[in-house]
Amino acid sequence: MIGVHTVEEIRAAEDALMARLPDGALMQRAVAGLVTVCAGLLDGVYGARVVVLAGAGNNGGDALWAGARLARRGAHADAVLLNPDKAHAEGLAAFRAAGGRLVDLGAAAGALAAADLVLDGILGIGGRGGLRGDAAELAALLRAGRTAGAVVAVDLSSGVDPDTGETPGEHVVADHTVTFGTGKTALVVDPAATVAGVVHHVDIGLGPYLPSPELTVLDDADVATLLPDPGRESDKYSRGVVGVLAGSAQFPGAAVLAVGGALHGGAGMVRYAGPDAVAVEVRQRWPEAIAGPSPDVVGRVQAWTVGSGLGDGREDDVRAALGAGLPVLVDADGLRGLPERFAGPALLTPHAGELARLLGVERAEVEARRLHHARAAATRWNAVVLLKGSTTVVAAPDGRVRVNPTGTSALAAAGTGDVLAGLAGSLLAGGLSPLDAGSVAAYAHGLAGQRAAAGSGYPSAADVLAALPGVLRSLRGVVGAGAVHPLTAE
Ligand SMILES: NC(=O)C1=CN([C@@H]2O[C@H](COP(=O)(O)OP(=O)(O)OC[C@H]3O[C@@H](n4cnc5c(N)ncnc54)[C@H](OP(=O)(O)O)[C@@H]3O)[C@@H](O)[C@H]2O)[C@@H](O)CC1
Ligand SMILES: [K+]
Repeated sequence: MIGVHTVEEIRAAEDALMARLPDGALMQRAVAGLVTVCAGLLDGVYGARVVVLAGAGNNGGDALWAGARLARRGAHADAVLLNPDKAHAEGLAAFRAAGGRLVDLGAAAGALAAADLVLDGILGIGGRGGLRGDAAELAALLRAGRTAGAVVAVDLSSGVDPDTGETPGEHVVADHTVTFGTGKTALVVDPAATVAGVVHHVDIGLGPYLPSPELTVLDDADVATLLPDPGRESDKYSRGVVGVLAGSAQFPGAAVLAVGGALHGGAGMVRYAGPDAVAVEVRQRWPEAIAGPSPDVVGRVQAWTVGSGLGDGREDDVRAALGAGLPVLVDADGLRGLPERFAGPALLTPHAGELARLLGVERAEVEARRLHHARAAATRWNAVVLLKGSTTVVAAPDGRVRVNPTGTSALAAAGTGDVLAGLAGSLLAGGLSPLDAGSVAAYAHGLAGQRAAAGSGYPSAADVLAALPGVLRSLRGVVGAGAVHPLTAE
């Protein structure tokens, strides 16, 4: 699991750790990690052309120290100082002593064009708002591809907002980011995450001084641990029965895909509620599904998945499913029938357009501030909100957030959301909390998208669905291979 911390938490941890270390030791740890990554990216350090962009703070200090170390190993290092009077004194002295040259802003474009590697040390966690003045011009040059070299952001891309993942103005677009101590929201939440490139974490010893993180990124082992354990003694009821209220004459495929997602998610049984004509299609594809015309009569379930491809005119059914006092997943058309606030466990799965409609804001506004709006909706409806799209964010009303790391553009295809809804509903029925169900479903769904894309390039929702059982088997295997976990008892 990767934990993400706020600037305030990082500063407090740095202060506590620095009090126990000699002056400058922490920066040297950061620089050592930074230099290792840079050296690995270069085709030999000796003779490589490195350009350091250094702002006035410690971020610029990191970059100058790294430039100095690379220069000592034979690199041609140039530095552009954004604020020469306030440049990091020790870093600058080390850079010059190592043979590094200062380049004025007028010559910066030429140096960037010839660079093999550009170190972006303009701003780190002390940055607020987009880049201004000369810094903005340099970032624009990089963004326009005016260097052939790899752009390596120090700690984070200069100009992005560390704590929100927003890009309020001009910013650096990096190929790699070398980040120190812990994760930052800007490295995992879009739009900023996209401009981080490949993220390399450098441990500088902050761990013991950091609080438990509110925002996390799960990995395979976390997901394997969270997946419901079918267990030897389980029967179809103990594995959970999920009700699926989805699909319509216009969108029968949504019902087929949601029921498929639910069956693959480990539910012992799926009860489908919908019109006969759709139920026939569902049962042709999934003979094991039970079908009935409405939530009231289809039989007992442990959780409901409501809304995918439902169309209009099913408001009574939506009310019945949402009012049953069971855990619910609400997707797509179901989102138009939300209660004032949820009293029980609820997971909402809007995309940006749907969330924009719910909150009465523009879609672009949601895209620009994904974390903010997901959190706002979670608080407003007292529900976990899984905001789909680039870097899916799962926000709980208690403030916890999980950001999904497995997303892929391969999932941008009609019907993949229906599969996700069925899968997450199935996990709810299996006993997972909405936060766990949403984040585990997003993770497995993303992996299924990647696996399907590896097979067919542009996978359909049916391809993603077909990849799910293999993905879930592999994930369970992650724990099976370990020593101590209940799943290994199977
Ligand atoms: N603490 C430690 O031991 C360690 C810290 N480490 C490193 O330190 C970094 C944090 O350093 P930091 O706190 O000095 O802040 P930093 O990000 O360099 O920027 C501050 C400067 O930027 C300026 N500025 C602000 N916004 C701006 C804008 N939009 N456009 C233009 N300028 C803007 C602001 O000027 P001001 O607005 O105040 O006049 C100020 O001069 C951290 O990310 C990591 O890399 C590591 O070495 C590990 C050990
Ligand atoms: K930076």
